[in-house]
Amino acid sequence: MSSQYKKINIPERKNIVLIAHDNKKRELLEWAVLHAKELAKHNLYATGTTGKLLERETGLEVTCFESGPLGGDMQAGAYIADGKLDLVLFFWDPLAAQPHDPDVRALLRVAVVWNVPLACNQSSADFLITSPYFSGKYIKTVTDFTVYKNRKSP
Ligand SMILES: O=C(CO)COP(=O)(O)O
Repeated sequence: MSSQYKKINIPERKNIVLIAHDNKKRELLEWAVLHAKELAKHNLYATGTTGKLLERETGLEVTCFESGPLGGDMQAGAYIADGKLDLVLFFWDPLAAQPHDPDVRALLRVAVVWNVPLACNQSSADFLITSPYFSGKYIKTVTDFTVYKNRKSP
């Protein structure tokens, strides 16, 4: 691959954020309970309410951001921009309007910018968690934004 890209080493123990909108929380919680043993091998983050429920139902330790509508999605997005999150599990609700829809879209967008694995529903989460990369090392390719950052501004 050309020098427009660079490699980032993702370690075995990953920083994972879990988020679910209200109508999807039960689905994410049941999924997390089922996969608690695997999730325990990683550092877990979550938006406020999702995180509290995850801790209660799985017994796993979770670092909680603010609740989503209060800025939690943006905090997760900032972590991604800083290279502090390796994987996003975000069960968002396609059938309910969210007051913080711009934040949700920003989070999804920045995850794509940094080529962060992103599961937005349970079957995608199943595919990710059963991948050898989930608990193994992975070398990620991201766009090298040096050219963009050094561009001449008009
Ligand atoms: O709204 C959310 C994500 O957009 C989730 O936030 P909570 O986990 O605080 O409910």
